[in-house]
Amino acid sequence: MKGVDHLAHERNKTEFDVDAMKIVWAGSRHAFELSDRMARLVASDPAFQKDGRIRLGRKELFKNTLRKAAHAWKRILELHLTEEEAGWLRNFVDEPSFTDLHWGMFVPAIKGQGTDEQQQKWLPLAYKMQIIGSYAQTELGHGSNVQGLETTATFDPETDEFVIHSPTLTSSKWWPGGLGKVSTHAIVYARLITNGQEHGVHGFIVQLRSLDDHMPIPGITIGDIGMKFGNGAYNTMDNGVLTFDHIRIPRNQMLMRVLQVTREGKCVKSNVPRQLIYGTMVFVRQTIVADASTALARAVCIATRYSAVRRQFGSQDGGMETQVIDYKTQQSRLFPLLASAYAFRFVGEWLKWLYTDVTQRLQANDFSILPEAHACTAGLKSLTTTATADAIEECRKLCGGHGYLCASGLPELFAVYVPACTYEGDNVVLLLQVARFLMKTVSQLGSGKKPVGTTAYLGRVQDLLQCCCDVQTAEDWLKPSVVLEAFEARSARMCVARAQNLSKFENPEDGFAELSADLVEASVAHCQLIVVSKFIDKLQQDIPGKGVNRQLQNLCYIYALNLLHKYLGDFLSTGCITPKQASLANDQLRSLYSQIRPNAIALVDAFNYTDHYLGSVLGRYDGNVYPKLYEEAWKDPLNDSVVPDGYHEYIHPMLKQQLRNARL
Ligand SMILES: CCCCCCCC/C=C\CCCCCCCCCCCCCCCC(=O)SCCNC(=O)CCNC(=O)[C@H](O)C(C)(C)COP(=O)(O)OP(=O)(O)OC[C@H]1O[C@@H](n2cnc3c(N)ncnc32)[C@H](O)[C@@H]1OP(=O)(O)O
Ligand SMILES: Cc1cc2nc3c(=O)[nH]c(=O)nc-3n(C[C@H](O)[C@H](O)[C@H](O)COP(=O)(O)OP(=O)(O)OC[C@H]3O[C@@H](n4cnc5c(N)ncnc54)[C@H](O)[C@@H]3O)c2cc1C
Repeated sequence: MKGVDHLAHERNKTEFDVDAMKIVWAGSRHAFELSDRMARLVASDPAFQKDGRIRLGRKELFKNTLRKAAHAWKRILELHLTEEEAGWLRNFVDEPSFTDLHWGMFVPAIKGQGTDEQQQKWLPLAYKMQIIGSYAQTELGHGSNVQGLETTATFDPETDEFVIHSPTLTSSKWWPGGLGKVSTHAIVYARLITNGQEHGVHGFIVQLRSLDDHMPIPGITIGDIGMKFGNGAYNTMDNGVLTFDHIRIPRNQMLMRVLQVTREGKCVKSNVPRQLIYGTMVFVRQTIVADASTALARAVCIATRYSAVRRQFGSQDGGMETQVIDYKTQQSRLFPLLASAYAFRFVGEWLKWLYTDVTQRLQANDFSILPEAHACTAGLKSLTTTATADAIEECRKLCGGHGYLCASGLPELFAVYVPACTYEGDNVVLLLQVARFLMKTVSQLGSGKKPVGTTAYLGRVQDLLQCCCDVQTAEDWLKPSVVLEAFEARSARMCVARAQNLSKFENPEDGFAELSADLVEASVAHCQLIVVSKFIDKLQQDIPGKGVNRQLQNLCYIYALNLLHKYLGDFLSTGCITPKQASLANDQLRSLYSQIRPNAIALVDAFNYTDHYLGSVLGRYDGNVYPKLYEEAWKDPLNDSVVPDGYHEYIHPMLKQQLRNARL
């Protein structure tokens, strides 16, 4: 049987309506139609082809990205694409570029932190791309610790200007995307100083380059920070270095929604909390969660299709060998990743809803939900990006040797994805923020403050500390209430245990530092509970399509029971389940793998990824892996000549030398 026939055969086994699942995956029929249209538009446009990208040198690669960005912008204008359509287009073009920072951070920072007047002045320029912006927060010496930034913005009342300055080497801005070679402007984060007093870190709109000849403004030193991990990958982005030598900007270029500086240099606080300065990060963390499911689904799609094409062992009589997807070990590694892709999709959808809700409340001056929004975006960003980066690498291994070839698409996907664990907040630093939120919530339980939202379960902590799971058969693990209670009890017990340990310290900050590794574990448990509970919520919705809900149920339980198996120590040590019940969960997990098996190919087809977007010979829709892999090898520049460059200088003399030695 050929690879092509394998996948056709697999698709015949499907037990559910794939088209209906495509709509569930996309979020709505509208989203499906729109994303499908944009995927095809990009795939059919030769200007967006990405073959051979990994072989380009840095300069060529970067120029190629500039060309694609300019072409994308032209198409956006020609076709009058909406912001939503442009977002999908950017996704399928699949090339990190300065436009991400312009649209993803520069524009949102002005929207979130600028006054109405500032928005009126700057947004039209940014929307038309008459200026291109970057987000310059991180410095050579400080990234996670935003309050530790060193760049200064000193108000000069004589001229009504701020003087932006980099006082030390470590205060050089370092990392901002789009800054190195493209941006004309940036939101620069700096310590505000007026009348000799410091007022914390704030954002300032600073012009960096001339709009006429692109030369840096005098007093500004600017460039790219150098090659990053992997070929192609994130090297399409010009992450930059920037220093200021007493650069002057008008007073009205400080983003003043949170704090105003008057003509006299007086600081006047608005009713908006200081944390809104961090609002752009909350927005981007939310988009990163949605992107995690996209990247994970891509790796899983490649590994699943290839696992159905690939055969090893098991042929007794010269017949066909076993498809590797039929090995239980392959299933136990692959199917939880498939389930995670769906789980992250749904939690991403929910987080988008939460973010929209928070934005509306903020506009109505209701800031009560801000800590919850911060904890959810920080925690879920950390959980989903860590899991996705690990999963891409696991998918590479699931594809054996061929997974290591760039033609599999997995090395580049890993290289481009893995910095998501660091940017927009290091994942451990973000989990520590969640831990603070959880410990605060637990400490307030005694005062009668009822936890709400994702921590509402902590309001039932007494019950959860005592509850005993009543699973008696493997099938009992297929009840949403049973699974939910096990995850709630585990998380509640871990939080309470950490809070009790913290209370033994005289100084809570010393305790927090000492117990930080344990606290991070409690944060992970809490975030996993959120993902499980949002998946269960999704199952309660009326989902049309033959067999679709059944598949989602199977995936949901695979996601939850695999976590239970992986983190068994937590579940057993907090006493919410017994070893016997854990063993039953594992039995159920194996049964679920068997149920998912005939549907696996259709479940990845439901992602609706084009071959262009997947960029993988192993993940081709038609399964025609071997002929294409063979063809691809011959495209390598090393194969341009039969005898390689360097033969006459190095190989030939060596061979002759050996010959002489042999004669001696
Ligand atoms: C070629 C193709 C072209 C195609 C072109 C197409 C055109 C396209 C058109 C349209 C498309 C649209 C595209 C959109 C694209 C979007 C994609 C975006 C991708 C972006 C890629 C990302 C790049 C990465 C960018 C960055 O990394 S920016 C830098 C990020 N930095 C960090 O994250 C730093 C991490 N540190 C912190 O966040 C904080 O300092 C801290 C660690 C959280 C807190 O530190 P600290 O303890 O010092 O806290 P304090 O400052 O003292 O504050 C304490 C209290 O504040 C609370 N807190 C903290 N943070 C927040 C917050 N964010 N929100 C609310 N509250 C917060 C904290 O809990 C404390 O509260 P308390 O009650 O305990 O006091
Ligand atoms: C590809 C990429 C693109 C980026 N784009 C931008 C951009 O556009 N704009 C921008 O401003 N920045 C950008 N950044 C910077 C990014 O936001 C920071 O790198 C990130 O916030 C992490 O900070 P750091 O590098 O200072 O790490 P560090 O904080 O130095 O982390 C180093 C180690 O210390 C640990 N650590 C740090 N603090 C603590 C703590 N309190 N407790 C326990 N452990 C701790 C971390 O877990 C980590 O293991 C980008 C970074 C990358 C990699």
